[in-house]
Amino acid sequence: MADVIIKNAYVLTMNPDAGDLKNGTIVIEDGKITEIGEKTKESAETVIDAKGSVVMPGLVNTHTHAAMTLFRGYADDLQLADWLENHVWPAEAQLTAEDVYKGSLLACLEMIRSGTTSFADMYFFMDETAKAVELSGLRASLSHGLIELWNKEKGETDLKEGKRFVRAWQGAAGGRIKTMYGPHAPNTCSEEFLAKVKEEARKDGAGLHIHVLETEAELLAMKEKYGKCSVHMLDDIGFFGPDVLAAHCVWLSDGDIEILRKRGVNVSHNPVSNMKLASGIAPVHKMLERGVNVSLGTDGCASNNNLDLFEEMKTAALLHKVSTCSPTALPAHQVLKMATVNGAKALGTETGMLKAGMKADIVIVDMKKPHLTPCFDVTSHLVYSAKGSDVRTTIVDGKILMDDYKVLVLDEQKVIEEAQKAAEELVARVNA
Ligand SMILES: CSC[C@H]1O[C@@H](n2cnc3c(O)ncnc32)[C@H](O)[C@@H]1O
Ligand SMILES: [Zn+2]
Repeated sequence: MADVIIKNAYVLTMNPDAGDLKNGTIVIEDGKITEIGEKTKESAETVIDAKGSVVMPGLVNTHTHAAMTLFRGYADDLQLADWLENHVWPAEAQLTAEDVYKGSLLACLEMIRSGTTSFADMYFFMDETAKAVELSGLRASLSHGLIELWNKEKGETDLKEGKRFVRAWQGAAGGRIKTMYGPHAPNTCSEEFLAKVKEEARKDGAGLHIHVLETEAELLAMKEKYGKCSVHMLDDIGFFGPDVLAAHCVWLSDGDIEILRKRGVNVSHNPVSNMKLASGIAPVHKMLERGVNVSLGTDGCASNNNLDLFEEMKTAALLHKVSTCSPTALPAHQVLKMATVNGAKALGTETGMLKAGMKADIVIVDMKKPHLTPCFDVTSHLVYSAKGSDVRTTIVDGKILMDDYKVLVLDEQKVIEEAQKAAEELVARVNA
């Protein structure tokens, strides 16, 4: 007998060989999809009737700082440098491990509720984020953030902790947790340090997660310091490869795009954060046209201010239409692919597509809603009309984390109350 069967579903497989199923069934056994089609096995321990819903791959958030949920709305309407140096970093200096645990749990809850099944994270006290991921049942690629800030000793200490974290958590939570190295950015870490981090990552077989060319200020600072931009500097030290996840990539030249393509770098596009911090518009249509793997991320909740990838998909689609004055830029299917297939490729997980043999990371979206009626085109609705709150069921590794809007893995009220209290106490410490 199967573990879970989802039946009577409109299935958006994201598998180009299969297409959508109008009345599909998905069979899940041992965390994997074992059968998918119009006619399959009928009996399972749990049978989910998905009539009136769309079943799709879980969304993949390829750039966030989960515990920053505690800073939601903390410092709005500022540019990146001012926001980081004068507001966020002073506040983060007061963070405790317990804060990060509570903020990360809140993030996991928000992601489960809005259909995100895996995410890539870079932050501090990462054991706590890993514990939250383990408890919540989500899948994640986690990295301890390394900020050298022209202080070699700090760089060494951060790198040591980064290595300890990589080794301690790689493959934990039944394989749901992967680890990466997280050098913050080319303008906060020196060339020598970045080369060293790359070397350590290579030794450990771990990936690298880094912010790249988020602002024009970074581009100008790099040109002044190195006589070249971040992408050229990173390429010259042999940093790039398919194991690299580069967040933002806003201020790219055509030559930079060619480097990213040639090296197989994975890009995380964060349109809401880039718009809110007024960083600029990433050349996403050009990157996609040239074959760069572009996925979607929210960034942290202090620059977004939520983790809703449905909102991110709509924003991406609209931003690139208006910025190119072309309504055909980033059509709905392409954006959905960024949030699923491309995200899974970036994190190296066997997810992002509903296909036999893939891990069962699946979400069910309730379509019986006023704002989703009528429905002529499911893909259009998921990108332009749906919200994270329309997700009714979330499944990761075959385990049901939320069943018909009820979160099964976390005490929702407790998570919210504890995060609220932690955030209030944290801000009181910052202001003391
Ligand atoms: C080294 S841990 C992560 C570090 O990054 C900060 N951060 C959050 N959002 C951004 C962003 O958009 N650009 C650069 N840095 C960002 C976060 O607050 C942590 O300090
Ligand atoms: Zn970030």
